[in-house]
Amino acid sequence: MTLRSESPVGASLDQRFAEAMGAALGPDFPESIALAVSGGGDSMAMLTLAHNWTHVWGVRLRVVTVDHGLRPEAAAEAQMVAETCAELGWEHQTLRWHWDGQGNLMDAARRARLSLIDAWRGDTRDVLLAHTADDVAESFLMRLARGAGVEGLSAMRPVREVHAGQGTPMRILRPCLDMRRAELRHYLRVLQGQWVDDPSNDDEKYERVRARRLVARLEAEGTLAGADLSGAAARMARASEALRARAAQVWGEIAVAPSPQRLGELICDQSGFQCVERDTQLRLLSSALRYVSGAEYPPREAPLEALLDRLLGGGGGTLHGCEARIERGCIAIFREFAAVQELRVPAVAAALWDGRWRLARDVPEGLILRALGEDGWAQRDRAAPQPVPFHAARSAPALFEGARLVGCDALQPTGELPLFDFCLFGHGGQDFAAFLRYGPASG
Ligand SMILES: Nc1ncnc2c1ncn2[C@@H]1O[C@H](COP(=O)(O)OP(=O)(O)OP(=O)(O)O)[C@@H](O)[C@H]1O
Repeated sequence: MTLRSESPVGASLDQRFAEAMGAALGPDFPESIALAVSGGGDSMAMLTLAHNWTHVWGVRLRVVTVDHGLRPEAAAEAQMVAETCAELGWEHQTLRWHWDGQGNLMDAARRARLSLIDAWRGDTRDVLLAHTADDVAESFLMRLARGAGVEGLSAMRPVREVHAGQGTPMRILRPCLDMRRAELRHYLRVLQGQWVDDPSNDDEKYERVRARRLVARLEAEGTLAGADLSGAAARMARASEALRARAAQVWGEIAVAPSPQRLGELICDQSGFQCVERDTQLRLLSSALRYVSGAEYPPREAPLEALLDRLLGGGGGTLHGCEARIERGCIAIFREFAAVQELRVPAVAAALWDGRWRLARDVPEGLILRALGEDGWAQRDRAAPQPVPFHAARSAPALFEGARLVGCDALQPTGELPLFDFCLFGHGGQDFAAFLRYGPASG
């Protein structure tokens, strides 16, 4: 069954959707793509658009709904999506999540959604989300209110690769990014499609809802067109990309190659860094902090500027779970001890510590993985040369049997087999070019 709309709006949305998919996928269409559909208007419209599009391209749709277990109606909404999929002839799966009460609920729900979908998708690489131009405009206003810079104000990207697990990376596609929410609702109405309005979309306790109302008011007054904000965000994304390219070039010139004992840190030439224009310095510092901490988001602008000023003045400081300081003519950025001090992981095969260090060797049972710390440092072989200074070594991963230090790469002589691999699942590749490729916060 193909759902047809004679409405000019609907027709042009089908065309825009096909163009967005063509641009994202290139010439090689996959056998299947996944769609994250909540049952809300945006994602139900995306489902309909994708359904119509597959009739031309023969791609199989796999639809997933996450029931966060937060609202009693969520099960019925997932059922509505399942029924629509059954009518259209597509596979549908509901995944369930239970909040452990940790962290910010909205943020935890979004992260959980992505990791559940990643675990569910199997060999399907591409996952479609129904973010719209309105979402971009709202995010722009919210970030502006927080004093974000070029990176933070950048629009979400239509294609983003996510290294969330150990399998093939998932690709998030956002084919509705240039569509307005009202257009999508109109499209569904014309086609008599179903959707449910989540009551939290009207709850002003959420910043996004307040931003949405503000955009609507400014649009109604004629002060602003919502598209202007998403256009500005798109221009910021282009500026950010130019800055990234410049930062990558500069990094290639000033980076100091890491010794095997200092993997996971970033070190560059201080005088080379000082000669670079400030925007590039900020971009380099921001990307470096994300690389070293593994943080999903870049640091905020104001503390970033303050840290840069301290570094340029010859001092250092901590930010975003990292410490930056001057070391013999270099700037070193390494993990802040306080950020990893409490992390303890049983040293089983391939155990992951701090989301980035993976145990690379088989070790006897009963050992614990944790930061070297002051007590571990005190157990080093004092006669051996110390390749890593104490301030950086103490946050490095180490193996302990009770209180006894068993091994730590930061204390190993060069040439010895490392105990740990440095991996950046989640947030980029393993080389400096990849860390510079980190996208904007919204990406
Ligand atoms: N519970 C969910 N299950 C599956 N996918 C979801 C879920 N919640 C959100 N998504 C996906 O993530 C996108 C962005 O999420 P967001 O919460 O911003 O949605 P929204 O603006 O309310 O959109 P919608 O109207 O489709 O719910 C959605 O459009 C949808 O593709």
